[in-house]
Amino acid sequence: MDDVYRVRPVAGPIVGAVRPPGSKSITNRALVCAALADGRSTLTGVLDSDDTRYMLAALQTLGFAMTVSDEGKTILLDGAGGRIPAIEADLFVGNSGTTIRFLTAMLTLGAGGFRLDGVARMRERPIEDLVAALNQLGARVRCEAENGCPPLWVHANGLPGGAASVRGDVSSQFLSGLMLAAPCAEAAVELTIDGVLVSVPYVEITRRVMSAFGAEASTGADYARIKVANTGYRAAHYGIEPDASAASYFWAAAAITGGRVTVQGLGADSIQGDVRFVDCLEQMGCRVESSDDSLTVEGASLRGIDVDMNGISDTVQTLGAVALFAEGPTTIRNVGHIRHKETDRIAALACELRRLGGMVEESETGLVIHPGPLRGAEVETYDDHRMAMSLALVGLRQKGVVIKDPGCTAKTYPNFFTDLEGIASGACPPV
Ligand SMILES: O=C(O)C1=C[C@@H](OP(=O)(O)O)[C@@H](O)[C@H](O)C1
Ligand SMILES: C=C(OP(=O)(O)O)C(=O)O
Repeated sequence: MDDVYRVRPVAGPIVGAVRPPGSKSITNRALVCAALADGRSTLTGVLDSDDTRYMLAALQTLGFAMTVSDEGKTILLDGAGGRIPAIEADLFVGNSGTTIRFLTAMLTLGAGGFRLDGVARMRERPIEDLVAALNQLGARVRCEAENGCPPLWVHANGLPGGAASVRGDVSSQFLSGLMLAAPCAEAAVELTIDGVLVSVPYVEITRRVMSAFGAEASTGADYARIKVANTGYRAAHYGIEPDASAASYFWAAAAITGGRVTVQGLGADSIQGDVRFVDCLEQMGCRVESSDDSLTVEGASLRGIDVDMNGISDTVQTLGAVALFAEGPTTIRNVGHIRHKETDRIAALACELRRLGGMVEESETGLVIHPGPLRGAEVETYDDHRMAMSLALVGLRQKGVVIKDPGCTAKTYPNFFTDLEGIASGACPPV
Protein backbone atom coordinates (compact mmCIF):
# COMPACT_ATOMS: atom_id res chain seq x y z
CA MET A 1 0.00 0.00 0.00
CA ASP A 2 1.19 3.56 -0.67
CA ASP A 3 2.56 5.49 2.25
CA VAL A 4 -0.41 7.87 2.12
CA TYR A 5 -4.10 7.51 1.29
CA ARG A 6 -5.91 10.55 -0.14
CA VAL A 7 -9.56 10.42 0.95
CA ARG A 8 -12.02 11.44 -1.78
CA PRO A 9 -14.97 13.48 -0.53
CA VAL A 10 -18.33 11.97 -1.49
CA ALA A 11 -20.78 13.72 -3.80
CA GLY A 12 -23.68 13.20 -1.42
CA PRO A 13 -25.11 10.97 1.35
CA ILE A 14 -23.66 7.49 1.50
CA VAL A 15 -26.36 4.85 1.11
CA GLY A 16 -25.49 1.18 1.19
CA ALA A 17 -24.74 -2.00 3.13
CA VAL A 18 -21.52 -3.62 4.28
CA ARG A 19 -20.45 -6.73 6.16
CA PRO A 20 -17.16 -6.11 8.03
CA PRO A 21 -14.69 -8.97 8.55
CA GLY A 22 -14.83 -11.18 11.64
CA SER A 23 -14.38 -9.82 15.16
CA LYS A 24 -10.74 -9.66 16.26
CA SER A 25 -11.74 -10.08 19.90
CA ILE A 26 -13.93 -13.10 19.27
CA THR A 27 -11.47 -14.70 16.83
CA ASN A 28 -8.55 -14.61 19.27
CA ARG A 29 -10.70 -15.98 22.10
CA ALA A 30 -12.13 -18.78 19.95
CA LEU A 31 -8.63 -19.78 18.81
CA VAL A 32 -7.46 -20.13 22.43
CA CYS A 33 -10.54 -22.10 23.48
CA ALA A 34 -10.26 -24.40 20.44
CA ALA A 35 -6.56 -25.02 21.14
CA LEU A 36 -7.30 -25.92 24.76
CA ALA A 37 -10.31 -28.07 23.86
CA ASP A 38 -10.30 -31.85 23.60
CA GLY A 39 -10.85 -32.63 19.91
CA ARG A 40 -11.28 -30.83 16.60
CA SER A 41 -13.09 -27.49 16.46
CA THR A 42 -14.38 -25.69 13.37
CA LEU A 43 -14.24 -21.88 13.38
CA THR A 44 -16.04 -19.92 10.66
CA GLY A 45 -16.15 -16.17 9.97
CA VAL A 46 -12.57 -15.91 11.27
CA LEU A 47 -10.81 -12.54 10.95
CA ASP A 48 -7.67 -12.66 8.80
CA SER A 49 -5.55 -9.70 9.97
CA ASP A 50 -2.20 -8.99 11.63
CA ASP A 51 -3.51 -9.53 15.18
CA THR A 52 -5.14 -12.87 14.40
CA ARG A 53 -2.20 -14.02 12.28
CA TYR A 54 0.11 -13.48 15.26
CA MET A 55 -2.19 -15.68 17.34
CA LEU A 56 -2.40 -18.33 14.61
CA ALA A 57 1.35 -18.36 14.04
CA ALA A 58 1.98 -18.71 17.77
CA LEU A 59 -0.40 -21.67 18.04
CA GLN A 60 1.25 -23.33 15.05
CA THR A 61 4.70 -22.79 16.61
CA LEU A 62 3.39 -24.31 19.83
CA GLY A 63 2.48 -27.46 17.92
CA PHE A 64 -1.28 -27.16 17.42
CA ALA A 65 -2.42 -28.76 14.15
CA MET A 66 -4.83 -26.74 12.05
CA THR A 67 -6.22 -26.35 8.54
CA VAL A 68 -6.96 -22.86 7.24
CA SER A 69 -9.28 -22.41 4.25
CA ASP A 70 -11.79 -20.06 2.62
CA GLU A 71 -9.20 -17.24 2.42
CA GLY A 72 -8.51 -17.57 6.13
CA LYS A 73 -12.14 -17.39 7.20
CA THR A 74 -12.48 -21.07 8.15
CA ILE A 75 -10.15 -22.93 10.53
CA LEU A 76 -10.18 -26.55 11.66
CA LEU A 77 -8.09 -26.74 14.84
CA ASP A 78 -7.11 -29.89 16.75
CA GLY A 79 -7.10 -29.05 20.45
CA ALA A 80 -4.71 -30.76 22.88
CA GLY A 81 -7.04 -31.07 25.86
CA GLY A 82 -5.38 -28.36 27.94
CA ARG A 83 -1.79 -29.33 27.16
CA ILE A 84 0.74 -27.26 25.19
CA PRO A 85 2.50 -29.60 22.71
CA ALA A 86 5.76 -27.61 22.53
CA ILE A 87 8.16 -27.44 25.48
CA GLU A 88 9.80 -24.23 24.39
CA ALA A 89 9.14 -21.33 22.00
CA ASP A 90 10.09 -17.70 21.41
CA LEU A 91 6.90 -15.99 20.21
CA PHE A 92 6.51 -12.61 18.49
CA VAL A 93 3.09 -10.93 18.73
CA GLY A 94 3.61 -7.55 17.00
CA ASN A 95 1.41 -5.07 18.88
CA SER A 96 -1.48 -7.46 19.53
CA GLY A 97 -2.65 -6.95 23.11
CA THR A 98 -5.13 -9.81 23.01
CA THR A 99 -2.54 -12.19 21.61
CA ILE A 100 0.13 -11.55 24.24
CA ARG A 101 -2.25 -11.33 27.19
CA PHE A 102 -4.23 -14.44 26.27
CA LEU A 103 -1.14 -16.49 25.30
CA THR A 104 0.75 -15.56 28.49
CA ALA A 105 -2.06 -17.03 30.58
CA MET A 106 -2.53 -20.03 28.31
CA LEU A 107 1.17 -20.96 28.30
CA THR A 108 1.25 -21.40 32.08
CA LEU A 109 -0.75 -24.59 31.44
CA GLY A 110 2.18 -26.15 29.59
CA ALA A 111 5.52 -27.60 30.61
CA GLY A 112 8.67 -25.79 29.51
CA GLY A 113 10.06 -22.33 28.81
CA PHE A 114 8.31 -19.75 26.63
CA ARG A 115 9.29 -16.17 25.74
CA LEU A 116 6.85 -13.59 24.38
CA ASP A 117 7.90 -10.34 22.71
CA GLY A 118 6.47 -7.69 20.39
CA VAL A 119 7.20 -4.42 18.62
CA ALA A 120 8.63 -1.41 20.44
CA ARG A 121 5.16 -0.14 21.42
CA MET A 122 4.25 -3.56 22.83
CA ARG A 123 7.31 -3.26 25.10
CA GLU A 124 5.64 -0.15 26.57
CA ARG A 125 2.22 -1.74 27.15
CA PRO A 126 1.73 -2.89 30.75
CA ILE A 127 1.21 -6.57 31.60
CA GLU A 128 2.37 -6.70 35.22
CA ASP A 129 -1.18 -7.02 36.60
CA LEU A 130 -1.62 -10.26 34.66
CA VAL A 131 1.84 -11.54 35.67
CA ALA A 132 1.09 -10.89 39.35
CA ALA A 133 -2.26 -12.69 39.21
CA LEU A 134 -0.85 -15.70 37.35
CA ASN A 135 1.95 -16.02 39.92
CA GLN A 136 -0.65 -15.93 42.70
CA LEU A 137 -2.25 -18.97 41.00
CA GLY A 138 1.07 -20.80 41.18
CA ALA A 139 2.57 -19.93 37.80
CA ARG A 140 6.11 -18.63 37.25
CA VAL A 141 5.99 -15.66 34.91
CA ARG A 142 8.39 -12.69 34.81
CA CYS A 143 9.02 -9.60 32.75
CA GLU A 144 12.50 -9.85 31.21
CA ALA A 145 13.41 -6.23 31.98
CA GLU A 146 11.52 -6.29 35.29
CA ASN A 147 9.60 -3.20 34.11
CA GLY A 148 6.08 -4.64 34.07
CA CYS A 149 6.07 -4.86 30.27
CA PRO A 150 6.98 -7.43 27.61
CA PRO A 151 9.25 -9.20 26.72
CA LEU A 152 8.29 -11.81 29.28
CA TRP A 153 9.08 -15.39 30.19
CA VAL A 154 6.73 -18.19 31.20
CA HIS A 155 8.45 -21.02 33.09
CA ALA A 156 5.50 -23.40 32.73
CA ASN A 157 4.69 -26.42 34.82
CA GLY A 158 0.90 -26.48 34.84
CA LEU A 159 -1.33 -23.91 36.54
CA PRO A 160 -2.24 -24.97 40.12
CA GLY A 161 -5.25 -22.63 40.37
CA GLY A 162 -6.97 -21.41 43.55
CA ALA A 163 -7.64 -17.77 44.48
CA ALA A 164 -6.07 -14.62 43.06
CA SER A 165 -6.82 -10.92 42.89
CA VAL A 166 -6.28 -8.99 39.67
CA ARG A 167 -6.27 -5.27 38.87
CA GLY A 168 -8.57 -4.27 36.03
CA ASP A 169 -8.10 -0.49 35.74
CA VAL A 170 -5.52 -0.64 32.91
CA SER A 171 -7.00 -3.39 30.77
CA SER A 172 -9.78 -5.99 30.96
CA GLN A 173 -7.60 -8.32 28.90
CA PHE A 174 -5.72 -9.49 32.01
CA LEU A 175 -8.96 -10.81 33.51
CA SER A 176 -10.02 -12.30 30.19
CA GLY A 177 -6.68 -14.09 29.86
CA LEU A 178 -7.00 -15.57 33.34
CA MET A 179 -10.56 -16.70 32.63
CA LEU A 180 -9.58 -18.34 29.33
CA ALA A 181 -6.84 -20.40 31.01
CA ALA A 182 -8.79 -21.24 34.16
CA PRO A 183 -10.85 -24.24 32.91
CA CYS A 184 -7.54 -26.11 32.31
CA ALA A 185 -5.97 -25.31 35.70
CA GLU A 186 -5.34 -28.15 38.16
CA ALA A 187 -8.01 -26.81 40.51
CA ALA A 188 -10.92 -24.36 40.31
CA VAL A 189 -9.99 -20.67 40.01
CA GLU A 190 -11.58 -17.78 41.90
CA LEU A 191 -10.65 -14.27 40.79
CA THR A 192 -11.33 -11.08 42.71
CA ILE A 193 -11.12 -7.72 40.96
CA ASP A 194 -8.87 -5.31 42.87
CA GLY A 195 -10.34 -1.84 42.24
CA VAL A 196 -12.07 -0.66 39.06
CA LEU A 197 -12.62 -2.89 36.01
CA VAL A 198 -12.52 -1.17 32.60
CA SER A 199 -13.98 -2.38 29.28
CA VAL A 200 -16.43 -4.69 31.03
CA PRO A 201 -18.25 -5.73 27.81
CA TYR A 202 -15.11 -7.58 26.71
CA VAL A 203 -15.25 -9.76 29.84
CA GLU A 204 -18.77 -10.70 28.79
CA ILE A 205 -17.43 -11.68 25.35
CA THR A 206 -14.91 -13.92 27.16
CA ARG A 207 -17.63 -15.53 29.24
CA ARG A 208 -19.83 -16.15 26.18
CA VAL A 209 -17.07 -17.65 24.04
CA MET A 210 -15.89 -19.90 26.89
CA SER A 211 -19.46 -21.13 27.30
CA ALA A 212 -19.67 -21.98 23.61
CA PHE A 213 -16.72 -24.30 24.20
CA GLY A 214 -18.29 -25.90 27.29
CA ALA A 215 -16.64 -23.93 30.11
CA GLU A 216 -18.68 -21.73 32.45
CA ALA A 217 -17.46 -18.63 34.28
CA SER A 218 -19.77 -17.31 36.98
CA THR A 219 -19.31 -13.55 36.97
CA GLY A 220 -22.11 -12.22 39.17
CA ALA A 221 -23.81 -8.96 38.27
CA ASP A 222 -20.80 -6.71 38.80
CA TYR A 223 -17.88 -8.93 37.71
CA ALA A 224 -16.27 -8.29 41.09
CA ARG A 225 -15.68 -11.99 41.73
CA ILE A 226 -15.36 -14.63 39.01
CA LYS A 227 -15.35 -18.39 39.55
CA VAL A 228 -14.30 -20.94 36.96
CA ALA A 229 -14.32 -24.70 37.54
CA ASN A 230 -11.53 -26.80 36.00
CA THR A 231 -13.86 -28.59 33.60
CA GLY A 232 -11.65 -28.16 30.55
CA TYR A 233 -13.10 -27.20 27.15
CA ARG A 234 -14.95 -29.28 24.57
CA ALA A 235 -14.45 -28.87 20.83
CA ALA A 236 -17.12 -26.83 19.07
CA HIS A 237 -18.32 -25.58 15.70
CA TYR A 238 -18.25 -21.82 16.27
CA GLY A 239 -19.33 -18.99 13.96
CA ILE A 240 -17.65 -15.61 14.56
CA GLU A 241 -19.67 -12.37 14.17
CA PRO A 242 -18.40 -9.43 12.10
CA ASP A 243 -16.32 -6.93 14.07
CA ALA A 244 -18.49 -4.31 15.82
CA SER A 245 -15.58 -1.89 16.29
CA ALA A 246 -14.97 -2.04 12.52
CA ALA A 247 -18.70 -1.52 11.95
CA SER A 248 -18.51 1.80 13.83
CA TYR A 249 -16.69 3.42 10.90
CA PHE A 250 -19.52 2.66 8.47
CA TRP A 251 -22.28 3.75 10.85
CA ALA A 252 -20.26 6.95 11.37
CA ALA A 253 -19.99 7.43 7.60
CA ALA A 254 -23.80 7.51 7.45
CA ALA A 255 -23.90 10.03 10.30
CA ILE A 256 -21.26 12.31 8.75
CA THR A 257 -22.72 12.27 5.21
CA GLY A 258 -26.39 12.24 6.19
CA GLY A 259 -26.82 8.89 4.50
CA ARG A 260 -28.08 5.45 5.47
CA VAL A 261 -25.79 2.49 6.08
CA THR A 262 -26.72 -1.03 7.06
CA VAL A 263 -24.11 -3.27 8.67
CA GLN A 264 -24.99 -6.88 7.99
CA GLY A 265 -24.28 -9.77 10.35
CA LEU A 266 -24.59 -7.74 13.53
CA GLY A 267 -27.92 -7.50 15.30
CA ALA A 268 -29.16 -6.17 18.60
CA ASP A 269 -28.23 -9.51 20.22
CA SER A 270 -24.57 -9.27 19.24
CA ILE A 271 -22.16 -10.36 22.00
CA GLN A 272 -19.94 -7.34 21.27
CA GLY A 273 -20.32 -4.22 23.40
CA ASP A 274 -19.19 -1.94 20.59
CA VAL A 275 -22.56 -2.32 18.83
CA ARG A 276 -23.71 0.19 21.45
CA PHE A 277 -21.82 2.83 19.48
CA VAL A 278 -25.09 3.25 17.56
CA ASP A 279 -26.61 4.60 20.78
CA CYS A 280 -24.10 7.47 20.70
CA LEU A 281 -25.11 8.28 17.12
CA GLU A 282 -28.78 8.08 18.07
CA GLN A 283 -28.17 10.56 20.91
CA MET A 284 -26.52 12.86 18.34
CA GLY A 285 -29.69 12.81 16.24
CA CYS A 286 -29.36 9.80 13.95
CA ARG A 287 -32.04 7.17 13.44
CA VAL A 288 -31.16 3.57 14.28
CA GLU A 289 -32.99 0.47 13.01
CA SER A 290 -32.11 -3.03 14.21
CA SER A 291 -33.10 -6.50 13.10
CA ASP A 292 -31.87 -9.96 14.06
CA ASP A 293 -28.80 -9.68 11.90
CA SER A 294 -28.36 -6.09 10.84
CA LEU A 295 -28.07 -2.62 12.35
CA THR A 296 -28.80 0.48 10.25
CA VAL A 297 -27.90 4.10 10.97
CA GLU A 298 -29.53 6.97 9.13
CA GLY A 299 -27.74 10.28 9.42
CA ALA A 300 -29.30 13.59 10.33
CA SER A 301 -28.10 16.98 11.54
CA LEU A 302 -25.89 16.17 14.48
CA ARG A 303 -25.70 17.65 17.98
CA GLY A 304 -22.82 17.19 20.42
CA ILE A 305 -23.25 14.77 23.34
CA ASP A 306 -21.68 14.01 26.72
CA VAL A 307 -20.88 10.29 27.02
CA ASP A 308 -18.99 7.83 29.22
CA MET A 309 -17.22 5.51 26.70
CA ASN A 310 -15.34 3.29 29.13
CA GLY A 311 -17.13 0.17 27.89
CA ILE A 312 -16.81 0.96 24.18
CA SER A 313 -13.44 2.69 24.16
CA ASP A 314 -12.34 1.32 20.78
CA THR A 315 -14.96 3.65 19.24
CA VAL A 316 -13.66 6.83 20.92
CA GLN A 317 -11.72 7.85 17.82
CA THR A 318 -14.77 7.12 15.63
CA LEU A 319 -16.92 9.43 17.74
CA GLY A 320 -14.15 12.02 17.66
CA ALA A 321 -14.40 12.18 13.88
CA VAL A 322 -18.18 12.47 13.96
CA ALA A 323 -17.98 15.21 16.63
CA LEU A 324 -16.30 17.55 14.14
CA PHE A 325 -19.63 17.72 12.25
CA ALA A 326 -21.93 18.25 15.22
CA GLU A 327 -23.57 21.42 16.48
CA GLY A 328 -21.96 22.06 19.85
CA PRO A 329 -19.29 20.22 21.86
CA THR A 330 -18.96 16.47 22.41
CA THR A 331 -17.54 15.33 25.75
CA ILE A 332 -15.96 11.85 25.97
CA ARG A 333 -15.39 10.69 29.54
CA ASN A 334 -13.83 7.86 31.57
CA VAL A 335 -11.38 6.56 28.99
CA GLY A 336 -8.00 7.18 30.65
CA HIS A 337 -6.99 3.56 29.96
CA ILE A 338 -6.82 4.16 26.21
CA ARG A 339 -3.53 5.96 26.76
CA HIS A 340 -1.97 2.45 27.05
CA LYS A 341 -3.23 1.07 23.75
CA GLU A 342 -1.62 1.14 20.28
CA THR A 343 -0.70 4.70 21.11
CA ASP A 344 -1.71 7.27 23.71
CA ARG A 345 -5.09 7.58 22.02
CA ILE A 346 -6.30 10.65 23.94
CA ALA A 347 -3.21 12.67 23.05
CA ALA A 348 -3.07 11.39 19.47
CA LEU A 349 -6.76 12.04 18.80
CA ALA A 350 -6.61 15.54 20.29
CA CYS A 351 -3.58 16.41 18.16
CA GLU A 352 -5.03 15.17 14.86
CA LEU A 353 -8.53 16.62 15.37
CA ARG A 354 -6.87 19.98 16.00
CA ARG A 355 -4.84 19.55 12.80
CA LEU A 356 -8.15 19.14 10.95
CA GLY A 357 -9.60 22.32 12.49
CA GLY A 358 -11.33 21.03 15.58
CA MET A 359 -10.85 22.67 18.98
CA VAL A 360 -10.08 20.04 21.62
CA GLU A 361 -9.72 20.22 25.40
CA GLU A 362 -7.72 17.21 26.67
CA SER A 363 -7.86 15.82 30.22
CA GLU A 364 -6.20 12.80 31.83
CA THR A 365 -9.28 10.65 31.24
CA GLY A 366 -11.04 12.17 28.25
CA LEU A 367 -11.60 15.05 25.83
CA VAL A 368 -14.05 17.74 24.84
CA ILE A 369 -14.30 18.26 21.07
CA HIS A 370 -15.62 21.57 19.71
CA PRO A 371 -16.35 21.65 15.96
CA GLY A 372 -14.47 24.39 14.16
CA PRO A 373 -13.84 25.49 10.56
CA LEU A 374 -12.42 22.28 9.08
CA ARG A 375 -9.39 22.14 6.82
CA GLY A 376 -7.63 19.43 4.85
CA ALA A 377 -4.44 18.07 6.34
CA GLU A 378 -1.98 15.18 6.18
CA VAL A 379 -2.75 13.38 9.43
CA GLU A 380 -0.49 11.18 11.48
CA THR A 381 -1.73 7.71 12.47
CA TYR A 382 0.85 6.65 15.11
CA ASP A 383 0.85 3.02 13.85
CA ASP A 384 -2.70 2.85 15.22
CA HIS A 385 -5.27 1.27 12.92
CA ARG A 386 -8.14 3.10 14.62
CA MET A 387 -6.51 6.52 14.06
CA ALA A 388 -6.33 5.76 10.32
CA MET A 389 -9.86 4.39 9.99
CA SER A 390 -11.47 7.13 12.11
CA LEU A 391 -9.74 10.14 10.59
CA ALA A 392 -10.42 8.90 7.05
CA LEU A 393 -14.11 9.54 7.76
CA VAL A 394 -13.46 13.28 8.03
CA GLY A 395 -12.26 13.20 4.42
CA LEU A 396 -15.67 12.00 3.23
CA ARG A 397 -16.88 15.59 3.66
CA GLN A 398 -13.71 17.68 4.00
CA LYS A 399 -11.44 17.78 0.95
CA GLY A 400 -7.72 17.43 1.31
CA VAL A 401 -7.60 14.83 4.09
CA VAL A 402 -4.58 12.57 3.63
CA ILE A 403 -3.98 9.52 5.85
CA LYS A 404 -0.32 8.68 6.52
CA ASP A 405 0.70 5.01 6.79
CA PRO A 406 -2.74 3.67 5.79
CA GLY A 407 -1.33 0.15 5.87
CA CYS A 408 -1.56 0.22 9.68
CA THR A 409 -5.23 -0.78 9.34
CA ALA A 410 -3.92 -4.32 8.66
CA LYS A 411 -3.84 -4.83 12.43
CA THR A 412 -7.59 -5.59 12.36
CA TYR A 413 -8.88 -4.55 8.90
CA PRO A 414 -6.50 -5.02 5.94
CA ASN A 415 -9.17 -4.13 3.34
CA PHE A 416 -10.65 -1.14 5.16
CA PHE A 417 -10.05 1.45 2.44
CA THR A 418 -11.40 -0.87 -0.25
CA ASP A 419 -14.59 -1.35 1.76
CA LEU A 420 -14.82 2.38 2.51
CA GLU A 421 -14.53 3.18 -1.20
CA GLY A 422 -17.13 0.51 -1.91
CA ILE A 423 -19.69 2.00 0.42
CA ALA A 424 -18.78 5.54 -0.66
CA SER A 425 -19.46 4.61 -4.28
CA GLY A 426 -23.05 4.30 -3.11
CA ALA A 427 -23.03 8.00 -2.34
CA CYS A 428 -25.72 9.54 -4.45
CA PRO A 429 -25.69 13.30 -5.14
CA PRO A 430 -28.69 15.08 -3.62
CA VAL A 431 -31.58 15.06 -6.06
O1 LIG B 1 -10.49 -8.16 25.22
C1 LIG B 1 -10.46 -7.69 24.06
O2 LIG B 1 -10.68 -8.35 23.03
C2 LIG B 1 -10.19 -6.24 23.90
C3 LIG B 1 -10.32 -5.41 24.98
C4 LIG B 1 -10.13 -3.96 24.91
O3 LIG B 1 -8.93 -3.64 25.56
P1 LIG B 1 -8.91 -3.09 27.09
O4 LIG B 1 -9.56 -4.13 27.94
O5 LIG B 1 -7.41 -2.96 27.35
O6 LIG B 1 -9.65 -1.80 27.09
C5 LIG B 1 -10.08 -3.43 23.48
O7 LIG B 1 -9.47 -2.13 23.46
C6 LIG B 1 -9.33 -4.34 22.56
O8 LIG B 1 -9.41 -3.85 21.23
C7 LIG B 1 -9.85 -5.75 22.56
C1 LIG C 1 -6.60 -1.85 21.65
C2 LIG C 1 -6.80 -2.66 20.62
O1 LIG C 1 -6.27 -3.91 20.48
P1 LIG C 1 -5.26 -4.70 21.43
O2 LIG C 1 -5.38 -4.16 22.84
O3 LIG C 1 -5.74 -6.12 21.34
O4 LIG C 1 -3.87 -4.52 20.87
C3 LIG C 1 -7.68 -2.25 19.47
O5 LIG C 1 -7.93 -3.13 18.60
O6 LIG C 1 -8.12 -1.07 19.43
